[in-house]
Amino acid sequence: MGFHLQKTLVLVGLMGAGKTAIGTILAQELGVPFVDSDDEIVKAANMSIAEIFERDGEAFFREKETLVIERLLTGRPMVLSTGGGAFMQARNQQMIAERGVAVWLNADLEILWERVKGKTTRPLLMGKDAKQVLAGLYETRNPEYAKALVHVESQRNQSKGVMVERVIKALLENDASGVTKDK
Ligand SMILES: Nc1ncnc2c1ncn2[C@@H]1O[C@H](COP(=O)(O)OP(=O)(O)OP(=O)(O)O)[C@@H](O)[C@H]1O
Ligand SMILES: O=C(O)C1=C[C@@H](O)[C@@H](O)[C@H](O)C1
Ligand SMILES: [Mg+2]
Repeated sequence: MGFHLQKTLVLVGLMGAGKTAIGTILAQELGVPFVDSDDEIVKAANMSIAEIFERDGEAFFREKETLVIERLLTGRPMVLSTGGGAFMQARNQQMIAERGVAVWLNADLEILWERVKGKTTRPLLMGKDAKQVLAGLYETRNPEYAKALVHVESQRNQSKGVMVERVIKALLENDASGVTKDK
């Protein structure tokens, strides 16, 4: 069964929400390319995100992130997974709303923590109080993510495949998503 996308689907949400993991499968199911803005920055800089934060600082990373998202939104429709902080910037939100469709992958704090704890790839969660930091981001960022057009919440013990099916269902149910199923 084929699908048609009018605009790029931009996955937003906190670290561990599944933007990369779900986005990869979603793109395969929809038959469009998948790009992850974090990966694009890493490739261009030839450094890990942790190294970029360490050497050049978060503000530098955010500038690159905006440029990558801007570039990718001008191409043909795809699934674009963003870094967890990308949707916090008004400029990025505006660009995404104008040229793409924002999809918020949400999950409760405990699920997110289970997925990200012990990993060393996310510089914002590298301190001893990582769970408190994540809880703080959960409080401050959720009102911003909630501005996305489409919302899908992860359920505990649900496979990635089922989550992808739920995302597709939510997109098809929302005419403004620009996603349709071929007849
Ligand atoms: N629905 C799901 N069911 C089971 N595991 C999941 C699900 N979604 C994500 N995961 C797992 O959780 C981990 C974190 O997910 P992922 O890296 O996709 O998050 P992210 O939203 O891209 O985070 P970041 O903002 O840091 O890039 C991965 O190991 C992934 O396989
Ligand atoms: O939530 C965030 O601010 C971040 C999430 C990751 O995807 C990376 O973009 C980086 O680690 C920052
Ligand atoms: Mg990711």
